[in-house]
Amino acid sequence: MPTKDDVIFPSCVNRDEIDEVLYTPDMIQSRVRDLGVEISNFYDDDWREGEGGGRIETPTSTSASTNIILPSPPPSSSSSSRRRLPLIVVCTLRGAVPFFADLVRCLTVEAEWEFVALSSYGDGTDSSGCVETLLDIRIDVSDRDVLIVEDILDTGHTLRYLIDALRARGPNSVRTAVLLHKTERTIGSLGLVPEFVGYVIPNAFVVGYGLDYAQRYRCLPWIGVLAPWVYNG
Ligand SMILES: O=P(O)(O)OC[C@H]1O[C@H](OP(=O)(O)OP(=O)(O)O)[C@H](O)[C@@H]1O
Ligand code: HPA
Repeated sequence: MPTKDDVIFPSCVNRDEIDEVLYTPDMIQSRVRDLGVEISNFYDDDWREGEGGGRIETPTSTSASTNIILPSPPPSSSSSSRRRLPLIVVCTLRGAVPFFADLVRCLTVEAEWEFVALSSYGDGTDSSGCVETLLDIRIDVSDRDVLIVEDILDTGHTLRYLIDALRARGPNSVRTAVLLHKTERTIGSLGLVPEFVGYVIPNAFVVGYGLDYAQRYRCLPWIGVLAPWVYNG
């Protein structure tokens, strides 16, 4: 477990505002790189399987009557072709920006970037439960593979709302990569099981690497637990 001495405090943040450091910049970069590999391998395999079953990849075919090898017809299965369109990677503004920026540079599958802005926390430390779309994606996701990139899965209200909103538009798949999962706080009845998770964290309000309290602390390159006196006054 890192200590406060393992990270640099910028002049805008006092050491006593942070109770403990959870992840240093090096730890985060290494975990994000691993996630990039895991996600890329997953989609590589998924798309390869999708192309199987003779839909696209049969190089030659045999005429039953003449036994002559004929060239296979050009791929015409629209569903197979569609599966090969780039992955749509959706960044949830604003907190996920650093994670998204680092993760997309570790992906080896072709990907398009989209951005949504959702808000439910305002300037507090608890979800209002009422999620608002402040900015929507611009692309048609029907029949496409979509990967949502979130900084944190806490109660789950935000992710449930976004997954449902995207699914309603007829994508081929919607999956989720979250850097942090506060499992103890996630509401079970929302039925959320993120496919890719960076770290499972305890029930504490965390800041840094994009995560804020009242818009502060996003710029920290590490992640730490905010001292409760900061938000309790
Ligand atoms: O699981 P939940 O309890 O819904 O919390 C998770 C959401 O809360 C934060 O967003 P916030 O509304 O604070 O907006 P921000 O990303 O602009 O900081 C965070 O970035 C997640 O999107
Ligand atoms: O622990 C948190 N920190 C910052 N933003 C958040 N949004 C949900 N949970 C958190």
